[in-house]
Amino acid sequence: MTTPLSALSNLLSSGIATIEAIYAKHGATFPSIDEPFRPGPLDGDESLCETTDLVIAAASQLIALVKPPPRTIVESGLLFHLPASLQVVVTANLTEILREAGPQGLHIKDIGERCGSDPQKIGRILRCLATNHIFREIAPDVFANNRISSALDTGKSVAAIKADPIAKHDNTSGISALVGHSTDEIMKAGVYLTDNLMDPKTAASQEALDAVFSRAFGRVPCFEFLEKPGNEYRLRRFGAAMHGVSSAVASDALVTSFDWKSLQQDALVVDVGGGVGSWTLQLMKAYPHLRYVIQERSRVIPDGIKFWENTDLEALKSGRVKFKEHDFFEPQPIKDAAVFFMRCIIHDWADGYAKKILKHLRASALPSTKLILYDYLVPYAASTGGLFSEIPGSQVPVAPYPLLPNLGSVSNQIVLVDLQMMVALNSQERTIGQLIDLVDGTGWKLVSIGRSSRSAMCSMVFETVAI
Ligand SMILES: C[S@@+](CC[C@H](N)C(=O)[O-])C[C@H]1O[C@@H](n2cnc3c(N)ncnc32)[C@H](O)[C@@H]1O
Repeated sequence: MTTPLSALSNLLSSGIATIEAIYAKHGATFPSIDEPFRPGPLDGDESLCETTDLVIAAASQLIALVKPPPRTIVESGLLFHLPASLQVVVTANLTEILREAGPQGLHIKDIGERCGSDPQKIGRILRCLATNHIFREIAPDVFANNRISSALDTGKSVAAIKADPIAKHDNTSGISALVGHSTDEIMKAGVYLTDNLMDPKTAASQEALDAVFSRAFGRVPCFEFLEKPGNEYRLRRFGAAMHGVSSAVASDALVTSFDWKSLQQDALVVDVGGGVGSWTLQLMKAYPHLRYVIQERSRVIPDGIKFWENTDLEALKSGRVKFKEHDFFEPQPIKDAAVFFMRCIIHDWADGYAKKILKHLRASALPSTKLILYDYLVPYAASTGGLFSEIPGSQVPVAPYPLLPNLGSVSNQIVLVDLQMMVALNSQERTIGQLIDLVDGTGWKLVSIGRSSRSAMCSMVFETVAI
């Protein structure tokens, strides 16, 4: 039998050959890590995405296999310096400073001067990152952006950022905002994870007020903290980060996993807790024959109206898209919805609260009403052995030997966001088993799951059952 080492090596070589063949077929070359990041025409290629995942899984498993375990575990314990360094990068505008310096890079004494910090210390931070393939040290003490660091670029000039720092992340990809949010308030809270889990008063709590976040920031839930005077920059950055996540995540699992076309002309889709409506916009573009109501808290609605005025004013004017104030912990006023849709809502709430939201929707549902949740579905690191196979879409392709069933680090984004939710809100992303347990007794039944290799998010479709 092939050893794990050579099986991983085979996966790598066949995967790399496939990737190069796909690029060659399109007359393109694989992007250099030294060039700035730009979305490419092949980014959405299904077969490229699938092969890339296998290569990532094989490469990281190979490292886990060959690296001496004491080195792996000791380095893992030190890895918090990476996000701490990234926070410096984002706060000191280092990506933008190096973009303005151009491909010849900048010496640390100039970087220090331009960002207003100590050149030697900034240099050590950049070297740590360059050693991890984020930035390049192109000559001793001279750094430049590379493909990975440039993904943090807001695209704005340093002068413009300094002139209006609070607006730094407005109208950007949101990646820098997301990294800023994760490495600032969430990382600062995350160091209290053990304290929270080992304290009997907080260990099993489902309250946002008892989340790890509260321990760090003085018994205040994350969202309330962000809305406090003095946190205006953080709040605006959080908004930009969430919008960025929406635009970065491929929406095809949402758009294709349910037969939206089968809904009658003018059928009503309710985007519950829809934010400014960025996901309704995706649906609206694909299915303009439907009507949409975005339900939100009152303070979000003016931003939502501004968003639609800039993106699809006609939809607002014609009434095809409407905003309605609604608290999803109160009874649902809309009784004729074809679909209740929620993206990234249920993951904000621990089971007790999530069940309340689901029950209110069920109480106002017609027998034909569908509930669609668009969220991460946490893949088990173990094989499910055919469990849940009666639900279409529940089975993921079997990972080739000797890869982990969830392809290991390919699933990092999901398991890390799951912990992010625990730290911030005492909430969670869910496995299929946890999702089935969650809806038990709410009057909803999971009937199918839509996936796409281009996005880690899934579309989970529920139908009504007798309560
Ligand atoms: C993570 S965001 C998701 C927004 C949107 N669904 C999206 O995917 O872009 C959670 C949203 O829930 C809204 N929200 C929080 N509590 C709410 C409540 N009790 N009733 C209605 N909306 C609420 C927030 O205002 C926020 O816009």
